[in-house]
Amino acid sequence: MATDYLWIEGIPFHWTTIRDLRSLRDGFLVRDQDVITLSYPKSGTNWIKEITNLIHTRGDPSWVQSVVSWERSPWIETPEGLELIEKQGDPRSYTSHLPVHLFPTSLFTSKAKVIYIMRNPRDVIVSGYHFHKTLKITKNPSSFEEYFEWFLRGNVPFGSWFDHVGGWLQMRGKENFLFISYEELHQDIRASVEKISRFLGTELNPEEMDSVLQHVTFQAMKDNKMSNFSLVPDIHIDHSNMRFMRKGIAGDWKNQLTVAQTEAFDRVYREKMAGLPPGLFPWD
Ligand SMILES: Nc1ncnc2c1ncn2[C@@H]1O[C@H](COP(=O)(O)O)[C@@H](OP(=O)(O)O)[C@H]1O
Ligand SMILES: CCc1ccc(OS(=O)(=O)O)cc1
Repeated sequence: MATDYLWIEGIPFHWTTIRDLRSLRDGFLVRDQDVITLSYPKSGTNWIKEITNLIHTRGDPSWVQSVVSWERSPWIETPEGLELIEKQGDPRSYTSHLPVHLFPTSLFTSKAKVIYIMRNPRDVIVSGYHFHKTLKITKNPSSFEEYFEWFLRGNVPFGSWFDHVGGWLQMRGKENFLFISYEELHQDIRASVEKISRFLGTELNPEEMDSVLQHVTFQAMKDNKMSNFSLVPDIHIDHSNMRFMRKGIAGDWKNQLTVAQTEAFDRVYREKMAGLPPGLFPWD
């Protein structure tokens, strides 16, 4: 198991992260045709990747069933991911958990399409705890209580949820950014896929739409070894202890957080999110 994070500019990262994030930020050229999935970890990133990949193939599942998800939409912040992105033809598809101030600055003058997925941070904590305790590429929490404290202090991979979401939300209103929530996907997956495909400029016919919907259910992704993380190399994850497609529900935090933790979380949440307008999040 790894013993500590890789710290860059005061933010903890997995040790698979590119050491020189500043060169990535200043040197990587985002193209207008790029489709980028952005998120804070455990927010439904892989769900969005599956949806955008299936929209790209107009519902044909052969790509998502034959290529692992991290090669279909690689992580820009890992050396292996970056290498794959640089070999992709247009339109490129990639993913990132980077906070806004570390993302390649060329994005902000490009027309690249960005989908930022958000999730109730209480559920992000629970999902993150179960995932991060199995990761060999980061510091592992010894208990939920410990992970909860780390999360509130931003001492988890990719830093503070509050800074990440607050930072990227500054881009709201830009026509090449779509902000969507895990809860919205749950509430109405058909309307969500329609919204995403419209945003990407791909009109799907009813059969294509039905096929996308069929392959992005929790069960379909859980059964797809290209999407369920079972093929992540053993050096990254303790597979004996890991279920990436764990529960896939909204509101699991109610089964895990104590009353005291809920109150402590709410105090920090109110303080950190005070500057944002009401009504932005479905969980409020
Ligand atoms: N098709 C789907 N439907 C519902 N939840 C999904 C999903 N695909 C992935 N997830 C959930 O998204 C979370 C992982 O997020 P990310 O992709 O950002 O790492 C996990 O949450 P849980 O741990 O709560 O089950 C996982 O189960
Ligand atoms: C592909 C290996 C992988 C991907 C994502 C991981 O974690 S996180 O989403 O960045 O928290 C870990 C391993």
